[in-house]
Amino acid sequence: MSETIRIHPLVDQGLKPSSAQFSGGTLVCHCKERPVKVRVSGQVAHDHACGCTKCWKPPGATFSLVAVVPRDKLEVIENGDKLAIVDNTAAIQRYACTACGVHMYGRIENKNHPFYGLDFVHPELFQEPGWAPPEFAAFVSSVIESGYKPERMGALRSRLKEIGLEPYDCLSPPLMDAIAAHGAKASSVPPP
Ligand SMILES: N[C@@H](CCC(=O)N[C@@H](CSCO)C(=O)NCC(=O)O)C(=O)O
Ligand SMILES: [Zn+2]
Ligand SMILES: [Zn+2]
Repeated sequence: MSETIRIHPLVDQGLKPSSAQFSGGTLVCHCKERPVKVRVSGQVAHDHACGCTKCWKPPGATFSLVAVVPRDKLEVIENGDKLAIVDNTAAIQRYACTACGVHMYGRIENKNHPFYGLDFVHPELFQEPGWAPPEFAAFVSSVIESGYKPERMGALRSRLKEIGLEPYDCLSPPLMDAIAAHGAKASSVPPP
């Protein structure tokens, strides 16, 4: 019998469409007492399933769900004293709840980074429905770094496609193009 392929509990039954009425909400960590709350005022962008080792995922998930919001649209509103940076050498400084381990947001402090100005969030933490669903799967090959068997990658990629998440081993082509364009601008490469 073939094994069930689990991507993430919120996409395994299919993608939920976004709501035109969604205008932001509150991200809440998993603590029963004094949960950390983060207010996001607006819809998320570039939501994706990420297979990298650094993004937070719930138990049993192979991928995280991660999206971006402008940093000025994000505010810690409750129990921010529980937050600590997971790795301050990483490009994305992820603020995790020190009690439950959930990552509440990731911030880029390097002004030269192509995504400076955007914060990374896990939309499944919204207490409200209607957030934009993931659009593609990123860093798919990276799941092997977390112990996923290389021989299962064909089936994993097929399942991602079946759900509607095109698999990429880095980010999607439009985002990779944006990163490259930022790099070209920074080094002032003249167009050919
Ligand atoms: N193979 C590595 C890849 C890690 C990685 O580069 N992750 C990306 C995507 S995170 C959300 O899209 C990244 O930009 N990381 C920067 C950072 O984490 O600071 C692995 O799996 O660890
Ligand atoms: Zn918590
Ligand atoms: Zn990631």
